[in-house]
Amino acid sequence: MGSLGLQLQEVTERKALNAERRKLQIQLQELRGNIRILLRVRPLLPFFEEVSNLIEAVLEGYKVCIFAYGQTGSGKTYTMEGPVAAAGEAAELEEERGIIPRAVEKIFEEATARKEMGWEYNIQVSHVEIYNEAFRDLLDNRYGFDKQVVYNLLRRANRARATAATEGNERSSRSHAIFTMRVKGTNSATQQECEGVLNLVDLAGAERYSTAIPPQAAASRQKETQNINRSLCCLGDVICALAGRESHVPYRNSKLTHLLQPYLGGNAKTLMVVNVSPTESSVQETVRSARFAARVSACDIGVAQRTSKFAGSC
Ligand SMILES: Nc1ncnc2c1ncn2[C@@H]1O[C@H](COP(=O)(O)OP(=O)(O)OP(=O)(O)O)[C@@H](O)[C@H]1O
Repeated sequence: MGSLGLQLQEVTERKALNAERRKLQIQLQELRGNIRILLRVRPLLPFFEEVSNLIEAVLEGYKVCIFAYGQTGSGKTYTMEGPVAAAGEAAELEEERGIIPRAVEKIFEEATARKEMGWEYNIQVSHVEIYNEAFRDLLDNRYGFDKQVVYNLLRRANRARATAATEGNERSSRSHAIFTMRVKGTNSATQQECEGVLNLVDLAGAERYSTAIPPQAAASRQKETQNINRSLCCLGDVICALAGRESHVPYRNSKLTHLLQPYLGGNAKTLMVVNVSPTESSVQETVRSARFAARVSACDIGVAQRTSKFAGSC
């Protein structure tokens, strides 16, 4: 047989093999039936465990500050709050809840558990945003709080927050939002008192100026963007000054750093969650965020002290 004949035979055999494979695949599918189930187990995420330990520290009288940092659309609000639930979706989204609702739950759980040891806690909540360098209260009351009330207040605060569509996020937060829980504990049996504070900060996302904004909105959006970028820059300057152990730390250069002064300069436990976007076009911003994170992690701000009236564990 010539080489042409051999090639023809190979092609015929390959075709027959493919036809046989396809026939077996069809038989296998028929054996499996028309409804098939794929079980997908997500990897175990230790994320909230880290946060959980910090939240316990609040009840022991420590100041704790957790930031979400990253470019616009990278998932900061998702990290802090979780997905926005449509009506009837709450149960399905339970697993996806963000740090704020989980933290609220954890604080109330721990406070209840510590009752056995004689502890009573008074919990105060505030939620403010810094929009264009001005404070705005996202809650308009200060009632005595239980968990349900806090959840409702959070929902209301989220709706009140300044948002706009950006190139990276159709519902972009245009402000820094700071959710604070002040937890004051008294133990009548041991005469101990302690006061812890938890700050959960959803920073506005750094963004480059966009030409895609309609002209009527351009001026106000540019002002927002300038204020966001400037205040994030001030946060960077404060971190730099702390890292370099400089004698002057420029806390007063922005409302954000001024407000967070007690939580940045030592005496507090701080966690920064750096969010990055999965898109290739975001690489530059991702590198910038990673550099910022490296600068923050290089800061040695000393050992946090708890606020407690008497020595001994709260
Ligand atoms: N882990 C995630 N899983 C699924 N969707 C996510 C996740 N993180 C973010 N998203 C989605 O990506 C979009 C942008 O997220 P998000 O609003 O949290 O970004 P952001 O960093 O807060 O942005 P901005 O600074 O503009 O406010 C949203 O639609 C959000 O639901």
